Amino acid sequence: MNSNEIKLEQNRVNAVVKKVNAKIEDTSKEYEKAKQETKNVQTNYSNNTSVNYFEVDDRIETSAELQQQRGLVNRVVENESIINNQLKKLKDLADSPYFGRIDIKDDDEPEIEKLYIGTSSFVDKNQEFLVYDWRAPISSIYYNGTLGKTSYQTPVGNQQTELKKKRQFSIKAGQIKNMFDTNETVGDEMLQNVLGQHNDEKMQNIVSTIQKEQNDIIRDTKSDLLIVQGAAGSGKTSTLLQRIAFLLYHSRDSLDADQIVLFSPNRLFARYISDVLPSLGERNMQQVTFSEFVAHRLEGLNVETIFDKYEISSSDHELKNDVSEIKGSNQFIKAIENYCNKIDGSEIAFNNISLDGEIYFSKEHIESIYDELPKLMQSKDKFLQTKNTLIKELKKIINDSVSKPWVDKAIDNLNSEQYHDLLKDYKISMFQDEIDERNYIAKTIVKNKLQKVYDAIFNGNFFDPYIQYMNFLNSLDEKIIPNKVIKEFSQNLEFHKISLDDVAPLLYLRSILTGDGQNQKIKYLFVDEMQDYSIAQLTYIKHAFPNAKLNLMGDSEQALFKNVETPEQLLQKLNNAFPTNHSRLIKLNRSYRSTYEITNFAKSILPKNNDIEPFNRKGKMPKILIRKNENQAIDSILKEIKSLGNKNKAIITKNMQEAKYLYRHLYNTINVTLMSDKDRSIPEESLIIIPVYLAKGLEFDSVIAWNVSQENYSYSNKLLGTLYTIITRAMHQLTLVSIGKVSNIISSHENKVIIDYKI
Ligand SMILES: Nc1ncnc2c1ncn2[C@@H]1O[C@H](COP(=O)(O)OP(=O)(O)OP(=O)(O)O)[C@@H](O)[C@H]1O
Repeated sequence: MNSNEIKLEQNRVNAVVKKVNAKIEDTSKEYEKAKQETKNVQTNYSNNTSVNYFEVDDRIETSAELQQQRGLVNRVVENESIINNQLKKLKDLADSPYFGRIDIKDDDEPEIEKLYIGTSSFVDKNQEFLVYDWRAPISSIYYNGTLGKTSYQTPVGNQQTELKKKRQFSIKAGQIKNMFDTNETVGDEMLQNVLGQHNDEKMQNIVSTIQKEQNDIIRDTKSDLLIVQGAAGSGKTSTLLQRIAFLLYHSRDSLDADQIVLFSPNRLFARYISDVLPSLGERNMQQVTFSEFVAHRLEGLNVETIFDKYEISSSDHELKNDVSEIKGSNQFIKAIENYCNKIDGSEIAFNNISLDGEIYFSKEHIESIYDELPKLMQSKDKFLQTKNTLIKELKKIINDSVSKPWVDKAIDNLNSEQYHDLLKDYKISMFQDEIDERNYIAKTIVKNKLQKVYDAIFNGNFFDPYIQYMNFLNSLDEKIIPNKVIKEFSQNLEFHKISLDDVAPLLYLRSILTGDGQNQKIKYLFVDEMQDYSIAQLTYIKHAFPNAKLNLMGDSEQALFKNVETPEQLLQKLNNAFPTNHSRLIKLNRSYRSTYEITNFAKSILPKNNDIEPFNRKGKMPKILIRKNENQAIDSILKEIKSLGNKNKAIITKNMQEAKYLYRHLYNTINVTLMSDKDRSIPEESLIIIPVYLAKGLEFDSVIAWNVSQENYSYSNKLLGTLYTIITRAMHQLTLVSIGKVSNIISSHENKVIIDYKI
């Protein structure tokens, strides 16, 4: 690039930054004003809340006024946060106003137009776009188009144009550090720069280097079901987050961050990705782990977590997964649907509704209400109608009880304070006469007593989903679900426990029958690491958010403690389970996280014919340290760690048991932290020890894989995904330690590693 061209571009950067800085100044003043206004309104609000609360009669007025005040507080706080966000965006722009330029010429325009693309748009006082947001329709040319004729989607259809030039910039603190023209979608040179850097402990946005196939995923607005199968480190999570930012921009008026839910593998991961959307000026979506999601719906039960399950699976030498596989399968889900469609009232596990030993509604009575409803009505509608009828009947019971002697007695025993409390917001003057007043008090007493009965009806406690699920299991062929499995379920329940395998089928059954637990508001549902979910779990999640478009991202080859499927097998299974009109499947084969050497080694341990393409970033060869016993292995790890410096590094183990063992042997000698599923963040500047299931989705500058021996990783196919996941967490350096003979998953690929053999 000639120096004159660089000078011209730098001049433009200077001019834009100047205008951005001027806008920052104006916006800062606006922000100060907004802050002051919030303060004033809040002071006013707190002064007002302290008045009138002792005068019972004034309560109603006070609460209406308070609501109005609260609304005002919310509005000024929101206004302040909008301006604060604008300010943040502007500050980012002042540092680095854009990363790309496209020169385009439309057929009907005589002039070539130069457009600059950045993380958000910037318009000057004359309404001229000095920077276009990366998500604007026209910006897609930057990511998709090669020079020549091209097109882009606009709200009114496809627009043709000609791409004359594509230029990439790296700008920091208002200075162009690097710039070049390219015909590639987004040139590798830029990527080399970004990927060669060290891990920041938090995921970064990738707007300036989004690749073409990633861009297809990000900008998809048509699919109801979008499945992304991508190699380790191919940018699934990054793309997912950019996609959310895109959707929020694209549907600004109709989509809110709270209408998007992401199922993430664990809390560490949730924190790890939490900076990406705010860095693009967007609010984070809701995040939840599957365990949290179901535990919330099964309150009172101790739900087995995925981590409990991994711990058992990783040390279980038989790995008896058969029942687990059945309960997670599409066939099992179909069996539940059939069962629910067929059963009538007499087969539904109704419960009596009782209080203090007295039955208010017997299960026979509830069954008769249910059975009287039209045969063709869906079960969930029958449940709703039954609930409504029971509530009506309860109201009648309340009315009839008002004149019962026990109520008279209760009124007589009230002291004046209790009496006043029962009156609540009512004023004595509101009653016609004393009888009216007494009736009101009597009704309140009865209502209070029967509140628990009302709650039981409202919460659907007249139905026992556990018995129903057990009945369903019993209805299946003993060869599919042996009796001992049902017994185990029942015994677990006695101890208030439920295994993870039963959770999704049970909740699904409960929801089909009763209509409970569906959230209609959510519009987009994202599941990261989809390979760790059974079809039953995914079906239940989809069912729980009936109006959401489903986005599944994962890698069949990173399956933990179970057989690795080929991407085709996994995709086939998903397609069978979720037939939709607008489904789309995209594969990401290019892997960006690790050096060429690490990716090549990781690729070699997978079944042949995998499509993984290592990104050509050179680094050190991975190393295997083969040692005679654990003491020698630990000594070698200590030496290795010293050579790795202070950067972000992790020892990854198969399970928590191994992680604890290592921690006990290291914590006296070096600064090391043992990570558990309770942790929310990774400490900076410390070596961590982490079991593989908590390292899902994370990445480290250097990884040490603990004990990859044949003894520890002998059930090759079932532990292949586990080992592959560990290896692919490393960005720059990978060391494997083996006590004794190396696992045969690795040993036939020893030409891809340096072997350090000390036996
Ligand atoms: N287009 C891109 N430009 C720059 N960096 C990228 C790009 N795509 C991915 N990366 C980087 O590659 C690394 C891996 O990305 P990410 O974690 O999204 O991959 P993944 O497919 O979800 O990985 P895994 O399944 O192994 O957890 C990250 O450091 C990310 O920033």
